[in-house]
Amino acid sequence: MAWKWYDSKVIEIREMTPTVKQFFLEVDEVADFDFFAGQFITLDLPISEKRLKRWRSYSIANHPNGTNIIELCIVHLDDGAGTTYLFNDVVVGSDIRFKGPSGAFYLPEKIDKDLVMICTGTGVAPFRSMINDILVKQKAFQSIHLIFGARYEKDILYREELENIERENQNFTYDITLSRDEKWLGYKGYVHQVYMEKDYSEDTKFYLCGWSQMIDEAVENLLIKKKIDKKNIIYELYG
Ligand SMILES: Cc1cc2nc3c(=O)[nH]c(=O)nc-3n(C[C@H](O)[C@H](O)[C@H](O)COP(=O)(O)OP(=O)(O)OC[C@H]3O[C@@H](n4cnc5c(N)ncnc54)[C@H](O)[C@@H]3O)c2cc1C
Repeated sequence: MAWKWYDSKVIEIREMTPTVKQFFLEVDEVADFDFFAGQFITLDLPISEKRLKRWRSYSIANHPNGTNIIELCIVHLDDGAGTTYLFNDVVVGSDIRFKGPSGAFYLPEKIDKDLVMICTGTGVAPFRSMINDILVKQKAFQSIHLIFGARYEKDILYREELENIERENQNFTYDITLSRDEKWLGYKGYVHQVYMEKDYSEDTKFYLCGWSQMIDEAVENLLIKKKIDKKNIIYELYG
């Protein structure tokens, strides 16, 4: 899908956790903003005179649904210029210019392999889009194992929705692992131990999304320790 520049208006902002917000953008002059589930858009924020320094990319967290509404799921970084602008200055009614949809981080039309989706924090956004897209289009899939990592229970994103999906779909497994929550009864630690202890079929596709520390370690583990062919490791690097 070819990208282009669009104008949009923020129509809703929801607090998901103390540091993460959902931003809903309504795209001007478009009835149906189409994209592949997993793609991202790039916002042009008024935070610098220099064009390239103003651009911040965000995965589209909703699935393509025939509307002109885009949902983003964004974590605020204390020292981050873009997210501080989004969290402090953007309100319902603000105008946001963006380009997109962009990126090649999406699933093939026919899903004929087991999928493992590994993410931390807002890295869950493209997977939430992909999973809902599969379910809404009633696409056949073999198995999906979603592994979500965060620090504390309060940081879990889209938990209720994903737990419901797990309850209703026996070939979808959802594991949460928390690195700092002493009281958590599930997996404790980073995402890596979760996929490392599982046995997956030989041609399983591993999709990773998040920041470089997690992605670098996961790619190394999958390639070297788990001997996964590199063509089966696909990732979206946030920075
Ligand atoms: C394709 C793509 C999709 C993205 N999708 C999302 C998304 O859906 N949600 C989202 O919240 N972000 C997403 N990001 C990250 C986003 O583009 C910005 O980098 C992020 O919001 C920080 O912008 P900032 O201007 O606040 O920080 P900046 O002023 O740009 O500085 C941030 C600095 O901190 C580093 N950094 C940023 N985030 C983290 C982190 N969590 N942990 C450790 N270091 C970090 C960056 O590498 C950079 O050095 C995506 C990035 C890409 C490339």
